[in-house]
Amino acid sequence: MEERQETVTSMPSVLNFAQNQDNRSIQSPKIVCTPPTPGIYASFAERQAQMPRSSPLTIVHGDHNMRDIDRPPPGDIGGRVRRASSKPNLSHQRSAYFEEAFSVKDVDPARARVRSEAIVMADVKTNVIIHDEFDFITALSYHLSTRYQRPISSIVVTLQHGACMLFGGTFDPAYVMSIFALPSELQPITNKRNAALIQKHMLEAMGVVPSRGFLRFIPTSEEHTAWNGRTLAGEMDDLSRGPGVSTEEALGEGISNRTKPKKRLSGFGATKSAPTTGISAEEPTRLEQMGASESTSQKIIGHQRGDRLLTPAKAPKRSKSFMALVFGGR
Ligand SMILES: O=C(O)c1cc2cc(O)c(O)cc2[nH]1
Repeated sequence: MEERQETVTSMPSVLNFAQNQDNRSIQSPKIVCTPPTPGIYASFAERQAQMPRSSPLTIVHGDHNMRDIDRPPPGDIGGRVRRASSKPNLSHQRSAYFEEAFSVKDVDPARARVRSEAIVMADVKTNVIIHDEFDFITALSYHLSTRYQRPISSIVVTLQHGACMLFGGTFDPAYVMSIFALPSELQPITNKRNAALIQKHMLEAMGVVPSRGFLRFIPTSEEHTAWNGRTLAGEMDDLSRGPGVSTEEALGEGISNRTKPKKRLSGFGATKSAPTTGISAEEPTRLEQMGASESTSQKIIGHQRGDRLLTPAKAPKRSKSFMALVFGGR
């Protein structure tokens, strides 16, 4: 089957919107996509995408009428009908109540700290080609670190760009983002605020309007997230048990670097992980090899080498290097 490659470099409708309130320039989105080839191999989604738009649109699946679409698809500007509510404040009151009722308040400061440093992960997929992917991913990491009030070493961002994406029936620039975090971080009111702020960030970073972005906030409990061979729940249990007894030891499955009295060493590059991965903590990262800006590469390499907190106010004092300790260097 012949593949048609089409590069869309300007999207007037998008670029009109890609203007920041303070008139800062916004990267013009570039998308590369293979539009559906009309013909017998077209999938259901492809055929659906080619259907002429009339309102209301009736989707016929097999012999059955599935449903009428009585509102515009994501990205359609205008025509969005808001339903008047007879009790405007009820849902707000209800979510505020649930947010309060189910918020996790740790009285134990050690547990509170673990929680405040739990990983927040964002998976981004977009049909836009992002040329400065390091800048983009770094900026998004810092944005999320502010939004979720945790060190940059607790943020994970993955980026898949130049993806073929049909978003609301068009191939115009768009993105989807899934954010995984503890349920306490993803309460309704927090999500409302973060949705607006994260989508504003995405508009500034890649020029895609909020109506062409879809966010999913995915609460992931302590039991369902793990790092370095241990769930967050496991780490919390270890804290409750006190120093010296880790989950693996309690289960009789000691991991070699876990046999000593436990001191919390969270952070992806923490030296505890070196024996398991077999990667030297002093090896240059890809960022260094790619010649990323010094500030960025230092920040990221800093935490690869075991510095947990990168925010200047919290950055721990660097300890003497191994070489300095062995050879008495200053
Ligand atoms: O064992 C730890 O230090 C540990 C496990 C774990 C799991 C998790 O999902 C986190 O976000 C942090 C974390 N630390």
